Amino acid sequence: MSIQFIGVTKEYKNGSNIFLALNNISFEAKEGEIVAIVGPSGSGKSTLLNLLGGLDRATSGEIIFDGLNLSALSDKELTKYRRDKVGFVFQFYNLIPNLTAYENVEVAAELNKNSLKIDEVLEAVGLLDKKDKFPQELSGGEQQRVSIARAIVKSPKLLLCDEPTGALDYKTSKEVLELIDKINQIYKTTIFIVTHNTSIASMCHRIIRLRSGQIIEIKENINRISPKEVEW
Ligand SMILES: Nc1ncnc2c1ncn2[C@@H]1O[C@H](COP(=O)(O)OP(=O)(O)OP(=O)(O)O)[C@@H](O)[C@H]1O
Repeated sequence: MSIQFIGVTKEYKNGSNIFLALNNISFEAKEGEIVAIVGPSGSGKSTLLNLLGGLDRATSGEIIFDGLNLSALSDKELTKYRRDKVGFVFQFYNLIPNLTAYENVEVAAELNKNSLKIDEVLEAVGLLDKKDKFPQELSGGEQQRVSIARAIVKSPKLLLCDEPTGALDYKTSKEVLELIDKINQIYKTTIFIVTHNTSIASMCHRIIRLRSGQIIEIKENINRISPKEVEW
């Protein structure tokens, strides 16, 4: 399995103005990789992630994931792809406030018949002892762990993280990065991380650098370091 973007363009129309958020980008990533998407604000990072996650559609070009051509899927098929194959983690956790940690993960598990056991996933993210706490009773790092548990409980092939440490302090960020690395190792999940922070890219297998909607560098990171060593 691999992920391929072939000549992908995403336009946003605003009246008669057309804005090219992604301009004819092509790349390939392999199954089981952690891929960093880096670049300045407005360079198209989230747009790329949203297209890969089936949250939005490319204007032209093809996105191939696990043998599926996302551009050719019907809306119904694209929804099924998103539900079965993709987990999302965002900067601001997006947990349901009146549900416990366990229940937040359970909601996601119920949507998929191949879900992992909720306790197993909470154990993997180190939160089994806090499973009955509500989001407001948890720290930012713990809330992000719940959101990671919620994303992986359906055993997705692809985990998409948009600025996963953006709201966290240095120490907690490192813990979350270690967790992302552990998930990659245990579940062999392919992971994309969008980040402003170029240091985070140093723990990734592949780095894609965007500027103004174009890829200016793709690098296989042969000197990849462990998240414990990431410094910024
Ligand atoms: N729905 C939309 N309508 C119009 N323009 C959009 C829309 N979504 C994004 N854009 C524009 O597309 C460009 C790329 O946005 P995108 O969110 O992908 O950038 P980014 O690299 O993720 O930025 P940031 O790091 O600030 O989150 C930006 O200039 C943005 O204003």
